[in-house]
Amino acid sequence: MPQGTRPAGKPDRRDKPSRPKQAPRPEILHIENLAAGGAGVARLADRTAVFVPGTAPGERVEAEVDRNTRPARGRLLRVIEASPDRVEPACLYADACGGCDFMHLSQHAQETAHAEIVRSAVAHATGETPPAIQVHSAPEPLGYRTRARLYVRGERGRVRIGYRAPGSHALVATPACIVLAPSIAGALDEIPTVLAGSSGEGDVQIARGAGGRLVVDATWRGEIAPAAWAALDRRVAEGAWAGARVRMEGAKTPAVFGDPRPVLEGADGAPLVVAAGSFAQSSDRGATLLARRAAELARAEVDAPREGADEKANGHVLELFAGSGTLSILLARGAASFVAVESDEGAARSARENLAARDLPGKVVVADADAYPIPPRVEVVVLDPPRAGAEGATAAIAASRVHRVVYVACDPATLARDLGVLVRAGFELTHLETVELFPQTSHVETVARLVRRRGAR
Ligand SMILES: C[S@@+](CC[C@H](N)C(=O)[O-])C[C@H]1O[C@@H](n2cnc3c(N)ncnc32)[C@H](O)[C@@H]1O
Repeated sequence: MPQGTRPAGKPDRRDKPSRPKQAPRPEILHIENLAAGGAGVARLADRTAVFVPGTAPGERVEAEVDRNTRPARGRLLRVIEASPDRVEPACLYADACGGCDFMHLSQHAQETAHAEIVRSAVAHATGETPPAIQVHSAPEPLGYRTRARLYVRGERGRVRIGYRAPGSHALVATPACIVLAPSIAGALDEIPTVLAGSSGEGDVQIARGAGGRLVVDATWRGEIAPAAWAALDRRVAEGAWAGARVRMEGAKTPAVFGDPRPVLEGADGAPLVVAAGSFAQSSDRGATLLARRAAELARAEVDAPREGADEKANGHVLELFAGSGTLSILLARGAASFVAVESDEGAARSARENLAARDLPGKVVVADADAYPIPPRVEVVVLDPPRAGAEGATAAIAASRVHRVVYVACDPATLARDLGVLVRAGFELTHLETVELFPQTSHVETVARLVRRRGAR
């Protein structure tokens, strides 16, 4: 058929008149629940769902509703009837910054909302009622972040630091941030001082490195002033910072000062080295809790672990998406054999270093975990994929003879999708736990344990 023609009578989407834009207008809404992503959900008279950030279930609010977006969005104008779960945000910058989108909720309400988001996603995707969710509270609800990504801008010689405003590139300058651990919070003062005179913008990751001192990993678009390079060098040479790495836009290799690798406190209490620029959990104590739960659930006996039981009885363990080994250092300890798979070479190198520092046996393979063939002797797979989930790995597990799976996830939607595949392949979801790794935010970490049903392979 020649381009541009179509069979007579068949409607062409281009013929459809586009719906006229409606000006946003105020509406009184009743918030029913909190959606993944943190916004409260209300329904308009015609049942259209509206997502209103900054609200709580049960509240009556006035919001400016924009029906032109999909889904419709509401901007909170005022709370008419507040939920008893509403609290005064502990941070002055909470509204403008948006990074802590659950700070208006009590800790209990945050935990309940997280668990409900996970429960409903998993129930929907698996078609089954999930087991009761065990909630692990945050070890520290504030001051917990031992690693953070900040946004820095230099204009007319003045350098400001903070976070990106929600859904935009605008800088929300935050001279203080109460979710940062005291050990890294000083970076909010120090980085603008060091970079003074620079122009442009950068994403800057901060963490603790060797000796508990600050490490800074920056990507910069623009110019860094000569005095700023000298100040960076001096900070590291004088030992105030353990290291820094700066990647200028377009440069092939970064400038490196000292040792820019973050050094976290591992789940066994010993230092855990992370490759600069590689994934690291946001809080040491949260990561410890997570690693302990994952290792506990990976054991053959979970509900009735015997005192002094043979750890090697945990069998042959495969860990996928292993990063620098946050979980590996506990998983390898209890395994007859241990293989970890990670695609980031730097992270894999750190994972090897972390295992070797503990005299733990195990192999770390640099490979795509979503295409990794599961060796036939593997009995347990532990996976902790990025937000996109693990479609390939899930399909491989479903087709394997693996007995049990521990799935660690930071995205309830992709977790639920993958659990649905495993349940349909004959696995039973025996444990579902939320770990409060990101208190004050709508983000939640989940750990799920699945066991292959008898006779399902
Ligand atoms: C959520 S992190 C978890 C890392 C580790 N469990 C931890 O707690 O530090 C996911 C990891 O998967 C790695 N990754 C992403 N895609 C991958 C792939 N296709 N194959 C293997 N690893 C991958 C990332 O580099 C990252 O280290």
